[in-house]
Amino acid sequence: MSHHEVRPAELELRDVSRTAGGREVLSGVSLTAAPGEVVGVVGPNGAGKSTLLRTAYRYLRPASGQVLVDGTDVFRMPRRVLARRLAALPQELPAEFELTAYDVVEMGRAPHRRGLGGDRLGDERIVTVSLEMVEMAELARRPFGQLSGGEKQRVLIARALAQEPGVLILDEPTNHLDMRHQFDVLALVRRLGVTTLAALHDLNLAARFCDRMCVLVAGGVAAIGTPAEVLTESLLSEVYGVHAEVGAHPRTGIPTVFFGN
Ligand SMILES: Nc1ncnc2c1ncn2[C@@H]1O[C@H](COP(=O)(O)OP(=O)(O)OP(=O)(O)O)[C@@H](O)[C@H]1O
Repeated sequence: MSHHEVRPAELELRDVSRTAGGREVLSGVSLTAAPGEVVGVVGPNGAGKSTLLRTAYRYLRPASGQVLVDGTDVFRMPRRVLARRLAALPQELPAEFELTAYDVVEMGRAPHRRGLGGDRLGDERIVTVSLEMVEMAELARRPFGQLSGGEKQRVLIARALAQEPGVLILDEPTNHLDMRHQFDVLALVRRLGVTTLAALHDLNLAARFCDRMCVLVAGGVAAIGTPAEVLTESLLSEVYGVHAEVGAHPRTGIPTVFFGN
């Protein structure tokens, strides 16, 4: 289906804690994503979702605990070796004003390049296919800085895909995306079969695309399980302080939140 080589890895966060500004923002979070599993991280603003993801892609070092990819501590892996197994979509859009969309996606091939030359044609094909996957091939030559928020987001997703990772860490991947692209990007991630940890705010999208959802509250795991296990009216009321009904989607039967406030 895709031209991407996918060898999904196991991602394990083991008792991860992290302090910021003199406060514990993650306290003993443990979470394992099996190879090929899509795990959504949800929870209120400030719960620690981005902090958790940043430790998972080795941008932040946990105060204690470990992040393991296929059983190896990411802090013991050379950066380049990790970049061949794990790719991330950070929350902030970088300002790459000089580079074209194509150039940005090509950066994803850097960890795979060996010495001079390398497999240029193979790299070009993967970059092109990655752009096609997010429907950005037509805008490949446009300067990244001139793209709309949603177009930039899709280019950065393509860059992560071009890395051919075993694990994808996505911090609010549907940010800036319209309804159809939100759906398409998550459907693409599902189809690829890459182990995925994604912070999502939209509970209905999370329920539709995640195997399991992890609910973070004040830096700790409040609940973890399948969408049906996690999305209950009492949890929504406790965690978000909203009154909402949970029903089943009329066609798919997937749990769906109806806000009632
Ligand atoms: N460098 C820092 N210094 C002080 N506090 C910080 C720092 N970084 C993060 N925090 C705090 O840690 C908590 C968790 O932040 P984080 O960005 O991980 O939350 P989040 O769940 O991703 O939130 P959102 O849904 O709003 O994106 C917040 O209360 C935030 O203010």
